[in-house]
Amino acid sequence: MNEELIIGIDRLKNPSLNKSTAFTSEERDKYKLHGLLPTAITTQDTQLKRVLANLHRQESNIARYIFLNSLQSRNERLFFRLVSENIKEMLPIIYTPTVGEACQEFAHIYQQQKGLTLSATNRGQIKEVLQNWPHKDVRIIVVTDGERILGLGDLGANGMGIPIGKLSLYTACAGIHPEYCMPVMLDVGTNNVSLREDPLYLGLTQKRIQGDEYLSLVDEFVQAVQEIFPKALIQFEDFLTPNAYALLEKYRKSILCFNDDIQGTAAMALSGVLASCGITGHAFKDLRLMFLGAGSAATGIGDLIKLALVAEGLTESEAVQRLWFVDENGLICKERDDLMPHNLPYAHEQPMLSFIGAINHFKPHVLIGATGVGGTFNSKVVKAMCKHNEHPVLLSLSNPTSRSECTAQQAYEWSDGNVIFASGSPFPPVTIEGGRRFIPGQGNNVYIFPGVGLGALAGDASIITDEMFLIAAKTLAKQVSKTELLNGTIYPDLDNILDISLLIAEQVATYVFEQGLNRSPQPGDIKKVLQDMMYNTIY
Ligand SMILES: NC(=O)C1=CN([C@@H]2O[C@H](COP(=O)(O)OP(=O)(O)OC[C@H]3O[C@@H](n4cnc5c(N)ncnc54)[C@H](OP(=O)(O)O)[C@@H]3O)[C@@H](O)[C@H]2O)C=CC1
Ligand SMILES: CC(=O)C(=O)O
Ligand SMILES: [Mg+2]
Repeated sequence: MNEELIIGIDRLKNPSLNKSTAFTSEERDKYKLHGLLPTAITTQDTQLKRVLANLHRQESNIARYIFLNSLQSRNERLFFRLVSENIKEMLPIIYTPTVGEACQEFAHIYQQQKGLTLSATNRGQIKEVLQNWPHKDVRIIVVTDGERILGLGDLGANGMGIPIGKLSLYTACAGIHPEYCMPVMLDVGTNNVSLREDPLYLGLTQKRIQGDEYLSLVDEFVQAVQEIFPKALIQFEDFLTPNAYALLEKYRKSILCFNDDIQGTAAMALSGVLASCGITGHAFKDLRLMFLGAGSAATGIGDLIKLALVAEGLTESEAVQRLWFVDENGLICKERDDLMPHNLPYAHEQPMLSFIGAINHFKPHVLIGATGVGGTFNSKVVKAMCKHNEHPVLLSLSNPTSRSECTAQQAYEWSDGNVIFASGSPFPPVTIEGGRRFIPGQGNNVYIFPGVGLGALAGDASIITDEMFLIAAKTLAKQVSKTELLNGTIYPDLDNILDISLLIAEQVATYVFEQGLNRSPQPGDIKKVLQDMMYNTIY
């Protein structure tokens, strides 16, 4: 429908067209808005001040989340301007850690549908349901089935908060127009009994469907997307690790898709490791790395680091010798018979060791936590890392904050300020005994997926490859300034996230054209294509 024909109350109720009190006198004439708004005509700047002040009136993060959620439903451009101009303040509300709480409370704070719900009861009709979506040119889909929401486990249909949040970041951090974005919840039931028994729960109150029944439903969705939204990139998010790998392997070579927890996370972690070499003076190709946790996040990182080491001239088996994994049962090694397929390449010929035993045996330079279990880096762990390194690198990646392997305060205190630290969810600056102050970085895939998605979109890519994540990691690492490195920070300032995403997108799109992965003709100037695509939040 021609947007100019949307008038009166319908214009005010349309979040993408609504300017509320900023509608000018001429617009009020044209769109028949007189009487439907107060007399004063305000600027968007004044509106920004008002919403920010009202946000600050809210007394808890979940109240701030609900406030922002309502703003997004009322006035999209104001919401995205508020978020992108105050990204460091807004990220912890619309994303981790508060988005975790919002998912846990999803059914209790629900106000209005955002995103598309596809339920197991829609089998056979997924195409028709996709056609109910109000926008016809979808380019980015973030889909979850809610089974591994951050480190919070199976949250069933409540997991919808994650695709909504990730897609808000596509707009706020990479300028992708909200109409290109479609959050999807594949509601296949939940094995979380307390949710099934919650009278307010909004999903299917049955156990999860599994096996072929599950895979064929996902397949119906993926194939329907190819038909209804043929240009759309599918980002798989927060699937349980075995499904995450199974779906990625099934579709990565033929469908435009990636798994953010495996591949996006990997690029973010690799970038941090590369940047850390600028502080420690180690050569990347000489590093030894250990992981606590051996799920999709940890092995995804391992796989990309292996690729990066091979690109530095190591053989694949030499690269594997640099990567050691420990899970709840101890070291991933050949003698174990309980390993999942994605662990097998990293099972070393080595007798079983405990976590601390493995640190002391292997003496890693870098320790990466992706367990989903808070407190698993205790003082003994941090001190063991310090015994072997002047400046150990510690990435405590689990989300939300309650699941972080350690806090920033603990990491700096236990290491006497010597650790190079970043965490998946943000921690405030830390001052340790003696008055030394540290600003911990945030090691989160938000640095990667918006740029990679935008690059794939600008290049009209047919598939996403691991090389794109390697490119994204290297581009991101170069954005850390000398001053940041001197301060022990290995991720660039989040205030620069839009520029960073644009740089990543440019590199990814360039690669797409170089490799002939583009589905449309190559434009003359990629930078201009990206600039022209930028969503304008200002009215
Ligand atoms: N910062 C970021 O950008 C990202 C962070 N993450 C976070 O990573 C975490 C893990 O995600 P994912 O890999 O998908 O989850 P998984 O559940 O697949 O993996 C968790 C791994 O940790 C192991 N583990 C559990 N408890 C312990 C313990 N006490 N000691 C040692 N190992 C343990 C598990 O072993 P076992 O199987 O034996 O239980 C498993 O190998 C989540 O919290 C998620 O939020 C994920 C993506 C991005
Ligand atoms: C950040 C993210 O993707 C996760 O914790 O799952
Ligand atoms: Mg995730």
